Amino acid sequence: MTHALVVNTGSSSVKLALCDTSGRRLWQEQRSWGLSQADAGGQQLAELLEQWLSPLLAALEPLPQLVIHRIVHGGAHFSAPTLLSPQVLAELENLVPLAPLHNGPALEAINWLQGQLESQLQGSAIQQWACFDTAFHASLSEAASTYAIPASWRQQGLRRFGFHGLNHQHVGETVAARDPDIRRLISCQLGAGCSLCAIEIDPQGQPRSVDTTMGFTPLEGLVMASRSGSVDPGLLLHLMRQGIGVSELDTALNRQSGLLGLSELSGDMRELRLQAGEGHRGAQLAIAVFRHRLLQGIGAMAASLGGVEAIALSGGIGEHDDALATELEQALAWLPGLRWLRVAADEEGLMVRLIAKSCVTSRRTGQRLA
Ligand SMILES: Nc1ncnc2c1ncn2[C@@H]1O[C@H](COP(=O)(O)OP(=O)(O)O)[C@@H](O)[C@H]1O
Ligand SMILES: CC(=O)OP(=O)(O)O
Ligand SMILES: [Mg+2]
Repeated sequence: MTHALVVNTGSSSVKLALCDTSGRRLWQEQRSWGLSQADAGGQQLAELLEQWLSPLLAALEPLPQLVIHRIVHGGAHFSAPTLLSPQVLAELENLVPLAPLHNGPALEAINWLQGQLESQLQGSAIQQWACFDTAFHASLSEAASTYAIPASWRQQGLRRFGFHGLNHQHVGETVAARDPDIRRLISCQLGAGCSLCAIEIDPQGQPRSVDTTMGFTPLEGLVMASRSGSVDPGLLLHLMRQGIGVSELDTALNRQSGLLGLSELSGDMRELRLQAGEGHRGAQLAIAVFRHRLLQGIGAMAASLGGVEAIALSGGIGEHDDALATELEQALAWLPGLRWLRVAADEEGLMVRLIAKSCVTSRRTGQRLA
């Protein structure tokens, strides 16, 4: 493997990077889409890929034969980087309803790229790989991954998976390299989707997920751009008794809630900060609920770790919202000796390193890679 095209299809942005085997970026670009485009008429992914990626690919010399995709939900089967085959793609198709803002668009990008690259690289083998957001959380204990629901449901595989694992792992590795004394870390991934991860770092600097706020789907936990985060299941029962349909419920909780639903204005924290400053009640409420839930979650993660030495902020809000960082530091001043760090999200770099490691392992076991 010399270099790889990395595709990160998030709920509000698509990030592309051309990386070498160490994960170093040779080139990168990103575009907003989906949720963030909802007010502007909702650009479809197919249209974005056609307008943006087609000319980019045409200009790349040589064209990469290795493409790595971030897949948010790997379900119970996929906990290691996986070469995409028709059989794997069929299995991933079944997971689309469990991550409706992510898995479907990622599969669309995979199919689109397969077609494009095959026509441009006639006869050459193209490999597309998937790395999973769920994989890092495979280390969750039984207590942390189990819902208190009937045995027959648990036997069907209804459990907590956790997401954003690629970035939480990257944050854990980065913090371990920066400060080898940190053993207990809370990683705050605050972008369009938001989640926390309680991370233990071993003496060799390896991070391990101990707890996390997302669960069976990326809807549980914190308030997000357009996702509700956790709500009382009794509230959903109440709505169902009133006759709400599945797809209406899905749309409301995934696309019309969170910062957007609270503010009735926007799911973008930049806009909300601006409008809250001008006295917009909805924007003020959205920020207050977001912050309240975040503090609650940080408390829960600290309890799962039995103490915490550092909190790392990552993702668009985590990296750039200075007001939030200040508010959190003030609100958690009672936690002694806490270190605050900001870590730039880098799912793409981590994915390349994971695949490079897989290449070495596969060569040992006789499999050939690009
Ligand atoms: N300067 C900023 N202040 C506050 N929020 C910001 C700032 N810059 C970006 N954001 C927030 O980050 C969000 C996007 O985060 P990002 O991590 O890039 O998204 P994704 O989850 O799609 O990867 C935006 O919706 C916006 O709310
Ligand atoms: C899992 C998830 O919510 O991802 P993103 O923040 O990229 O939407
Ligand atoms: Mg992201």
